[in-house]
Amino acid sequence: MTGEPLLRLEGVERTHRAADGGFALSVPRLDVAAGERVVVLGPSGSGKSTLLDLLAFLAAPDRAESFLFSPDGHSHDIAALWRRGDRAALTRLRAAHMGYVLQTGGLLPYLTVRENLLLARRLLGLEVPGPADRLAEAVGVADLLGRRPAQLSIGQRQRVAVIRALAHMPRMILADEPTAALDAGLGERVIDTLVAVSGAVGAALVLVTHDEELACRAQGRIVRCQARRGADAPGSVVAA
Ligand SMILES: Nc1ncnc2c1ncn2[C@@H]1O[C@H](COP(=O)(O)OP(=O)(O)OP(=O)(O)O)[C@@H](O)[C@H]1O
Repeated sequence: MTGEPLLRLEGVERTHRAADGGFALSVPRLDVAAGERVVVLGPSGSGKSTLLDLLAFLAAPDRAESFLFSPDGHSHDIAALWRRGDRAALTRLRAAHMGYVLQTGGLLPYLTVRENLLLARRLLGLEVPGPADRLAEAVGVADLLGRRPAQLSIGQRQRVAVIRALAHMPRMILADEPTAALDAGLGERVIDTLVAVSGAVGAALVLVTHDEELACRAQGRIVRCQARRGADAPGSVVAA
């Protein structure tokens, strides 16, 4: 092992330029330890999705003193990969070690639940089914594996989306407002599922929400996106 946290950001910034001055997100320092639960909290427009895109290597930082990802005993220099424009390496790291739970669920409509669960494993060349059946059992959707997403309730779809993000046993799960489309009761169940299942497989969880109650329920370390003081253009600072 490297002794490094799973993810380390220091002096990382990303700016959205726009005619009205745009927006700048600044991350002075953010570490995510292996298996740790982190909740990113902030109001609408405070930069939560911008932060998640940075953490998922989907968007390039404009500045990064240090940006390291250590999922496999090696420390990968994400800032250097972006500088070199090595998107293939960034995509490989993301596919192998990260699971992403989208607001909308993001299931492919023409595949069965089972095929949706197996897709990431197949794309990575891993043997199937792997833990997919066990995960489906754990969240109560084992009876629904032969159905297509349209034949599920929204809550069932969200539970499938959560375990789909885990079926290739990633080291880190990123979840962007995974309860946005759900009523309060279902939202709580999705959070409970995310916490339980990521805990069971030992994956770190980074959960983004604007909802303080759901943030408390997840019982993670709170990281806030908060407005920068005295700055000339709008922006946020990420503060643990
Ligand atoms: N491509 C872009 N170009 C210009 N500005 C952008 C772009 N994407 C986002 N922004 C701005 O950056 C700021 C942060 O957006 P972001 O989506 O990260 O916030 P958020 O906290 O996730 O919001 P929400 O909770 O509403 O999803 C907003 O002011 C937004 O208008």
